[in-house]
Amino acid sequence: MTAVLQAQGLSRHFGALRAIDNVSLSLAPDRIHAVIGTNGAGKSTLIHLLSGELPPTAGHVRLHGREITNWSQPRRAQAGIGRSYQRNTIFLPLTVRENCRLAAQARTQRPWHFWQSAQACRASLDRADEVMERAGLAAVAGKTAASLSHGQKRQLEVAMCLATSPTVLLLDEPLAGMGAEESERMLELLRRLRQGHAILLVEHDMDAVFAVADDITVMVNGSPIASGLPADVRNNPDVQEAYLGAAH
Ligand SMILES: Nc1ncnc2c1ncn2[C@@H]1O[C@H](COP(=O)(O)OP(=O)(O)OP(=O)(O)O)[C@@H](O)[C@H]1O
Repeated sequence: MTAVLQAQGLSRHFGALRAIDNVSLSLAPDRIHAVIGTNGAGKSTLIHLLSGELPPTAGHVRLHGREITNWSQPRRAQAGIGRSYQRNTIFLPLTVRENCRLAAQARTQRPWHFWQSAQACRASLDRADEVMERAGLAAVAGKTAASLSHGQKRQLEVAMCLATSPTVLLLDEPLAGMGAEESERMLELLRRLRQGHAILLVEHDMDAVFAVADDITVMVNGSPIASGLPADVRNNPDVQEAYLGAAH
């Protein structure tokens, strides 16, 4: 299967620390590839390298086979690589719809010209409505982001990411801090988003990962120790010792 996004021999060193060391992985269409690992394993750094927020020390990133290793983060976003953050990036005083509309506008080449074109504005609003519906936020469209629950804020972050019409979604711990009900809602959203996207999911919640992932890579100290289908990863002795064993 053709990879949508591919990392090959990717490394990122901070001085003597090899935060990411020779990592190769692929994101395929309509699949969720989860990356798990203990604290400091390099998961967030990997996302930064794929989204273009950090340059690699070595290795390549390709989008639909095209070399994009030297592309900036905005250029990658324009090309369809969307990401959500561990921290909140939403504008709290604005409504859910306004947040989504701003995110949709950010995808256009000259967002500061949007007011000159009623059509562009209409398109952003339509896109906002579409992603709110998709993310299960239509009922709270007119509420300020500040008034949302923690889980709804995380849903809004995913909706804002979707508003940029990405083909790749890089999701950094979308379930962090959620209760059981909120987690289940987010998992449902992730299952719906699988269709039409290539998804990288960094997540600490192992039950959630095994509930939604099609492929799993396990990282330890910057390097993958196992990668494959969930059942194979679960039964891998190295994984059980290095990660699952430690968690249970
Ligand atoms: N800008 C930086 N400068 C120096 N060291 C860094 C930098 N960013 C990350 N590191 C180090 O790189 C290693 C990997 O960090 P990273 O945040 O990618 O891990 P992680 O797997 O996402 O951890 P967590 O699960 O705790 O979020 C850690 O040892 C971290 O301290």
